[in-house]
Amino acid sequence: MEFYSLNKQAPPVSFKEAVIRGIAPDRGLYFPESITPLPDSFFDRIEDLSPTEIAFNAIHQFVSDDIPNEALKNILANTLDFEFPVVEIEENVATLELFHGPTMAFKDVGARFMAQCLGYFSRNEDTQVTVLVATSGDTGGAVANGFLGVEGVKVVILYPNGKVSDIQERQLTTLGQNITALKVDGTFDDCQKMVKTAFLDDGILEKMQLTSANSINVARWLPQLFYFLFAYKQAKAKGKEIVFSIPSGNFGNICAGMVAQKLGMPVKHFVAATNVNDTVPQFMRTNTYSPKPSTATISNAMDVGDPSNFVRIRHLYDDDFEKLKENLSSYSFDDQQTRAAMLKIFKEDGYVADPHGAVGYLGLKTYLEDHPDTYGIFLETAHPVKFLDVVEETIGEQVDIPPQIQKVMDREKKSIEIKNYEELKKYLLSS
Ligand SMILES: N[C@@H](CCOP(=O)(O)O)C(=O)O
Repeated sequence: MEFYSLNKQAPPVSFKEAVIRGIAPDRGLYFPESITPLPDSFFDRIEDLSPTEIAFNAIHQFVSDDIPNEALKNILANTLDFEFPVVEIEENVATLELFHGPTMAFKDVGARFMAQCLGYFSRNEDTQVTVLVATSGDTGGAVANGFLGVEGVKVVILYPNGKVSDIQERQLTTLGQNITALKVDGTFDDCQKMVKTAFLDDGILEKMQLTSANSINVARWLPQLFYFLFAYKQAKAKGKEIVFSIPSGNFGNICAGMVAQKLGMPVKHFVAATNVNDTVPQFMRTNTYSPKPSTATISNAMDVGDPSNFVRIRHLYDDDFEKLKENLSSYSFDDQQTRAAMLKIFKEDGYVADPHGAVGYLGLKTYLEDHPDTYGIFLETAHPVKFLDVVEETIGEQVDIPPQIQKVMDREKKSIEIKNYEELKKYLLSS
């Protein structure tokens, strides 16, 4: 399997090279040359398969022979050693909980998978890889955790000062070892732009091997399709058509769900639910893609004004917007609506949703108004404890702190402040 650049100005590469490069030399995102549907028998007997078996069947065609089958199965077993339950909270409304991993966010899946792939590729080599990553909240912690102590890999995380939650900041600034956090005077989009600029900077590239652990990297992006299959396995017995509502920021998660659909998973429709950073809902209304500076919200991991992966979604639909609209609806909600939804879900359903999950819930309910005969699943992308102040203040109850989070509460936060790209470059070249 080869991966080509969506900018079409760079040569195709293997899975291994796409993972090591992160982004193509022409600044395009890598995309698989083909997506071959899995046989019907896979979906007919999916309930008999373990998470590792499901994931292996799904990812094998993309990894090809770059990682031998047994090693790939080991990587998958280590990646997926926690639960992905679908919890029904109302009739025909369920949530897929993606927060049972070490950093309590969906990013754990992609980060752990990618860290192990990179570890495998660099196992016999002396060269050092620098993983550069931008975060609006959850990616940073998951990448720090997934890559901690991986031989030959140094991780540099850029995050926007004052725009991530306290627990998110602790998760990405307290681990030390091969992980460094850079606190950026700006927004997530500024961080993402700096990362992408570094990938084109010959002055940096001639000194170090850089890669990205954002969902622009295929090894971070593609494994996110696994849990859509796990959800399908659990909801299949309902005998209804399934709609997924995905709280969306950088749009890698929903795009991975669409790859699962291309693999043959039956899905009636996708909903991309955003906060007021509504570049995609606006695009769906106007057919015009106008990125804008991001606005800070209580669902901060989705504070993205120029989502990297939307280009992959457009490509999946050959830029045919009418075809895309048949499969995707997109709605945006402000903080007031988000808080009202959190309170309603708590009072009426007895369920504590985090702000991102609440946005997903709102998107789902909007779609279900006109499509009541479907089974709706919204993704709970992170545990409510990661947004402790907002959640406790909104529902008026205390949230217990799980052991994974307790671990980082007393550690000292350490980060380096940077203001612009020049300071990032200076740091990279001096470290
Ligand atoms: N929501 C993200 C932003 C980066 O997204 P990614 O999936 O491309 O890493 C975050 O929490 O950092």
